[in-house]
Amino acid sequence: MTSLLPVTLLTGFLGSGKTTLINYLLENNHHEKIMIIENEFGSVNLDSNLLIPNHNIQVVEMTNGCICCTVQGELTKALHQLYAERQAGKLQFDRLIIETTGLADPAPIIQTFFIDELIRQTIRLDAIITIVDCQHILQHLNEHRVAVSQIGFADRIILSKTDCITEQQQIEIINRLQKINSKAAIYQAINGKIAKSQWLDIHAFDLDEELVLNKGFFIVDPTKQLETKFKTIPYQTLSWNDDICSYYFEAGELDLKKIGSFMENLVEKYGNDMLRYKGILAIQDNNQRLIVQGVHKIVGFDYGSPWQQASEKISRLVVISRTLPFEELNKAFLQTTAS
Ligand SMILES: Nc1nc2c(ncn2[C@@H]2O[C@H](COP(=O)(O)OP(=O)(O)OP(=O)(O)O)[C@@H](O)[C@H]2O)c(=O)[nH]1
Repeated sequence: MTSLLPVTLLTGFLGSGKTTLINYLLENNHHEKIMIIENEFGSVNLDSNLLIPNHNIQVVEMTNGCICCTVQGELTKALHQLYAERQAGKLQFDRLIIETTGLADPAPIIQTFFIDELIRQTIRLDAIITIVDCQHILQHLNEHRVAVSQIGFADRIILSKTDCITEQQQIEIINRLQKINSKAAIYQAINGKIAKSQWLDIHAFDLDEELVLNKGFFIVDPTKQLETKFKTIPYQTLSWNDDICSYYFEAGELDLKKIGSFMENLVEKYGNDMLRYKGILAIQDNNQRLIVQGVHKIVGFDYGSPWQQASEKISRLVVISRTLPFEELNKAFLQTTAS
């Protein structure tokens, strides 16, 4: 069997800079063959004409509508076909990037990777990358639910057009983004200029042990040092009119049975509203970290490396979700603490 094909889902509102980012990657990448699925809303796909011709890329266009509306059908079909042609040696490529229409809600697209059996066995969803157009993002967040949703799902956020705004505006934007999603690291790329290692193969869906809480120091300009001037997030972050925000739960050692049923209830009851969540949990009488992560109702659990010292055993869970009854849930979470 061939190795799992890494797939990156690139999202971001209309005109945010997705094609520009891909073009920069293609101009500076001569080692890998990249397959790109372009999805345009409407019957004419302009984007594939805008991509710079390069013999290392092949583009599949999907123009029969927005992939988020016909996802289980068209995207699955396209992925099956690519797999068959790769297996047959008709197509050769090392990775796949799916550029979504700027109006797409990523949820149904992400679910495709976990539902279809052949896709699960042959593809590795690497990460969801969201491009943010700094010139227009505040307006987009105020006016379009899908823009908020795109931020909520992001594993990594890349700010574009920071050359068009002031430093103060940039701080305001980052603070707002962090309130929606405190888990995604934030990078910036002017005209798509960013190293590919900063957005490809970041393994965001692995059950790994990193729980990045974006406390403001993840804005990276490749020409500057890391900066730390943004506000740190409080435990529960409510943003003014964004109904998606980050919730943070913290406790000591937990009882396995109790946390199991807490998670089950949480996902059962609120899974539809929970965009992304990840936790590293300390379980009583168990020296290994318990790692949980999910998208909506698709959850993964696994044991990770051992804790080195008893004092390290702190359980942390971050949930990016539409409004949750945080106080009630936090109380229930704390009640899972081992006695
Ligand atoms: N000043 C500036 N312009 C940028 C930057 N990134 C992208 N642009 C411009 O923004 C416009 C839209 O960029 P695209 O890359 O086409 O955006 P897109 O997300 O692919 O657009 P859609 O596919 O229509 O959703 C183009 O004119 C780009 O040149 C940036 O960092 N700074």
